[in-house]
Amino acid sequence: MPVPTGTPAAPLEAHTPMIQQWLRIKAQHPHTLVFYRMGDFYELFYDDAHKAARLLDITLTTRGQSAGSPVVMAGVPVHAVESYLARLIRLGESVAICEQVGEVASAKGPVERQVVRIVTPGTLTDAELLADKRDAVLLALHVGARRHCGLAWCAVTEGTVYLAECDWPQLRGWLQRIAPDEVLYGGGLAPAAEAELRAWLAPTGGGTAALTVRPAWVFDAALGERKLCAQLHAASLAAWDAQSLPAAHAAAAALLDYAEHTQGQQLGHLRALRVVRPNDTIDLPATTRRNLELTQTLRGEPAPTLLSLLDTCATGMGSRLLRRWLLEPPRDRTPAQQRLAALAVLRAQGVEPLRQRLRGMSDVERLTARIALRQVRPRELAGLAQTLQRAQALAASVAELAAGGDSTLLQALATDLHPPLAVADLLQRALLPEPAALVRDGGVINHGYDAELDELRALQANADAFLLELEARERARTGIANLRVQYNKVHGFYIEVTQGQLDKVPDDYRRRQTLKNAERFITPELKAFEDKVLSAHERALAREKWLYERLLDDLQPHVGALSTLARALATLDVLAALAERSLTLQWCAPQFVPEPCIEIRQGRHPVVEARLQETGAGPFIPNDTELDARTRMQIITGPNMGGKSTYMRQVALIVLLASIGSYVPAASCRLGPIDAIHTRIGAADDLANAQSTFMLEMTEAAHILHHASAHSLVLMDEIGRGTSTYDGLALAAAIAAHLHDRVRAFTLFATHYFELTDFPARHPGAVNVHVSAVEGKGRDIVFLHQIEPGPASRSYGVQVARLAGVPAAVVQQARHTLAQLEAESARLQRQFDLFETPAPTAAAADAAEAALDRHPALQALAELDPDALSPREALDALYRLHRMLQEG
Ligand SMILES: Nc1ncnc2c1ncn2[C@@H]1O[C@H](COP(=O)(O)OP(=O)(O)OP(=O)(O)O)[C@@H](O)[C@H]1O
Repeated sequence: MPVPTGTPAAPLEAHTPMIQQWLRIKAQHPHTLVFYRMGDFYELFYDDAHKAARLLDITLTTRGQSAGSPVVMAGVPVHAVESYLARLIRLGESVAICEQVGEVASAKGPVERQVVRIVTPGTLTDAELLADKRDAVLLALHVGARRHCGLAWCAVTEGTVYLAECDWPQLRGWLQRIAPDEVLYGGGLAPAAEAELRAWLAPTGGGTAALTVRPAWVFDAALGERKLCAQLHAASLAAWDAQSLPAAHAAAAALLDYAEHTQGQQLGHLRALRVVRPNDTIDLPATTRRNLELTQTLRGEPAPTLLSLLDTCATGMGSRLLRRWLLEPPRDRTPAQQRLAALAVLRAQGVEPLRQRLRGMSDVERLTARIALRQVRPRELAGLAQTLQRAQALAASVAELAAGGDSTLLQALATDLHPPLAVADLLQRALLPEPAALVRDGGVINHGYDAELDELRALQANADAFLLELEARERARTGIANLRVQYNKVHGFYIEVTQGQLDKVPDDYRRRQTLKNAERFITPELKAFEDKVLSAHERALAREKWLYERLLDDLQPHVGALSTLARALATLDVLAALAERSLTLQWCAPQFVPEPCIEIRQGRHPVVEARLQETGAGPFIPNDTELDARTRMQIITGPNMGGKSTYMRQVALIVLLASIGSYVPAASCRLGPIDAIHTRIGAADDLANAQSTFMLEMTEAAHILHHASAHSLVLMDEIGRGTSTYDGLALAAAIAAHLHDRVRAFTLFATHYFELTDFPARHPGAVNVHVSAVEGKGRDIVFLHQIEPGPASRSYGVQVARLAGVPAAVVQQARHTLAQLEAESARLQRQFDLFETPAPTAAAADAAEAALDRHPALQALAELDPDALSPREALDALYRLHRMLQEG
């Protein structure tokens, strides 16, 4: 029988009490799957059940009836809930976790239940659901008057709220850079804008961002400003230069409201604010991030990339910070200079002991967030306790390092690294060294922390000892030598006194039972003991839970100090990793200069070099680069596989590495101001957007021509390849000219159009360089991978084809055709001028033509055949022409 869909259309009262409760909860979370706790399962009902069954491949069943129809349900076991949640979140779903909060015994009808937390793609905090090296990012978007946009975003596990404002056309770039996991927007967004937003978000980073609509009224600028001030414990946002960003404030209101809504409480740990202004960071458009394989390979894998090569961080928080540094290099050189100074000290004084200390430390950043959200587990806190202890030792050694070197950054870190000792002490006292995984199982709180818990535990463990001790005490007190403390199931605990001794029984003994030759008594102390021991287990568990909650309360005031420590640890971890990399990979410190230049000696592509080393495929050939105010463009030619792309990328990677304050793979590097790295590389079809290769190529080129400046680095690889030869050549020439004359960006322009090697002759800011190759024995090509001045002499395409295993007959045929084509082209050469500036108007062109018609000197000049003249005849011709001109 098919399982019915939908919820039975019946009044609420017609349903069973439990389904009524569920319906009430569901009404508050219409777009969220409700996981409704029933014993050891989370159950989903009706349409939620259908959806979950489909997405999770779990069994759909019906059980009993409500409102005259079968109740459709599907369930997941509580112990395996994390893996089901992970799958749903990956699919962009949100889940409301609904727990039993009432007492089972005392409740009439179903036990009271409440949604305690909503798990959404952008608000993940569970260690099990998050990748170590990346945070889930939640972004709120406010679209205001004239489509001015306010953005507010955060990782709930990080502690910083970011704000930005932009106009609608720039929004796409922002979304690509931020790569949010979930985007909140107001219900009032126009359908066209909403469609555009969906299209933009579809292909971000590793997956698709979930889109969540929030009521328009939560995007309230005044409320947002108030909420931000409250988070930051500040009276105004002026200190963050964030006071006059109403659109971003409106977004922040929605962001914080949603974060609180999903976590079921305030987010005390969000205490830092950063306004991101486009001019603060070096622009790395999404294409650049992709083409340079910064955090993902072109195939979308995490390695080998620049990040995977750099990331030898000891902690997850270090890895995440390194990723942020890499993707947000500041234009202002001060932070990079401070980091470089710190690296110099670390390199000189030995970085390994420091890294040893960092290894195995907890992810204090995430733990701090989980403490603030009251989600932290006992074992995580035990790990934190150990980490805090180790941080203290670390702080001492960093202080020592800082004292011995000249680095303000290390000095600041040495101060910030001091762990809140009160927390370390509290955790050590409060928690068992190896606590149970979950509080509800007990075995979490330390001995000696709470007298009541100790007693309850002692009661369980040492009931016999207590009874013996009581017996001895009572014997001494009463003088009754044969007094016995005993227990039976019917009467519980009692003190038994034989008939002959009854006169010695004290007043506080109450008779419990009379036997033939003895009386049994109870005392207030024994009664209390009995009450305690009989329920000791349950009460110990309840006490532990209560104590754990109090422990979380006691930790809240330290959240700020823990965040500071987390930031310091993460920074130190990144610096230590960069120092280690610079030593291991033999990199050098870049030098920043105010004048425009990119001057690299013996530069290498770090990732290609590492791969060559791994595979034993020979050494990497270093290359120099020299660009300055006068020489701003290199036209790069040479055979396929010769190393053009590698060379261009290596320049961009070295510029980026220097800008984040890392050492660089070169012998030396001088670098002037840089505002962006633009790249147009490769011909990967953007199938997702149904754009043709050529359309994509031109879209990217257009973006660069509009956005690059004289301080940008532009890589253009084989532009024009996607269309016919003449089209492509004409476009490549025009684009190169625009970059050279107007934009004046530092440009590396690799091309397979040999015609472009004439470009520098007419454009003083451009030079020809080529990657060298020679034809070895047996006509095989040998790539030297060396960048040399001047244009390439030939392209070696046929030789590369041969190397690639193209059949000999085909290669032979190609050689033959090539020879013919080359002869033909030599004949035709110089018949047109590729770089001629177009005639300003048709009228002017006509006038020029008319002048040609009119003047006899021009007529005579046109009729000359220079190839047919001897030098003497040529000189004569020149005099003749000159005379004709003078004679008019
Ligand atoms: N400087 C170098 N030293 C050693 N090997 C190199 C160097 N540069 C490039 N290579 C090797 O040559 C291969 C091809 O390089 P690259 O892709 O840069 O060539 P290309 O000229 O851009 O070719 P195509 O035009 O076909 O894209 C690289 O994968 C690398 O293994």
